[in-house]
Amino acid sequence: TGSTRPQRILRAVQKNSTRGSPCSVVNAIDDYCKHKEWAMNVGDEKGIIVDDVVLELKPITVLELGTYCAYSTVRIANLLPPEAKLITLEFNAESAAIAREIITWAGLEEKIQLIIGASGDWIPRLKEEFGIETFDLVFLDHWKDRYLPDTKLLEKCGLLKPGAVLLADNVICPGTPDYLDYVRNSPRYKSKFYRSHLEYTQEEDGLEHSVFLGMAGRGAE
Ligand SMILES: O=C(NC/C=C/[C@H]1O[C@@H](n2ccc(=O)cc2)[C@H](O)[C@@H]1O)c1cc([N+](=O)[O-])cc(O)c1O
Ligand SMILES: [Mg+2]
Repeated sequence: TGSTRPQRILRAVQKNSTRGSPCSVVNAIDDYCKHKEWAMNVGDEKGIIVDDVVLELKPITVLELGTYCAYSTVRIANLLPPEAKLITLEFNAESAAIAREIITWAGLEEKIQLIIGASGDWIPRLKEEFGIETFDLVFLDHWKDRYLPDTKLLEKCGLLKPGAVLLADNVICPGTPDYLDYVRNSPRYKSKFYRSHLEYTQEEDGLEHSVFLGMAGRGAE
């Protein structure tokens, strides 16, 4: 019974990063996944685009769908204003346990609420159970066939206000065609594509940045 990939990533973090230093945690994971073992983190190349979006938007409430090993969780939370909060949903209990360790190692447990469960079950409960009004930023990086249904669910639950940003990973590889079609053609969104590469590879990939304009689709004229 060998170790799992998330366990090996945690070990690399504990070995090659400094407690309380989110940057060193991010660098340790990138080094491990670049030189030792690929893993589905958003990675350093797309990560710079994520950083720029966060620094520009200065979101106060962030939702991440798909924690995995908390690479993007730590990367994003590290750049948030002091009073900001990030909620991250993880379906797999083993990944969540590793993610929790990495979040704590990075010293970001105050900013991050990790919830174990399915996005479809939890999104309708966030207002009630966590006193969330709306999200300023949603980072989609979970199962690719859930991006579209979860976006529609966020709309239906009134969790997006005009100006909210959806930032979606992997819109080219593995690809999220139904989601892309929706955000690029719906009057409810102003969408743009940030071309990049699949983490730690030369494969084409990119992030879709979609600004919610409101349900009437009028939003900012
Ligand atoms: O498949 C990919 N991501 C799926 C991620 C899924 C993660 O989201 C969680 N979740 C959390 C909540 C849910 O409701 C459902 C799942 C799952 O438990 C898992 O931890 C992927 C694949 C490649 N790739 O090159 O093949 C590259 C990437 O960057 C990727 O993100
Ligand atoms: Mg991804």
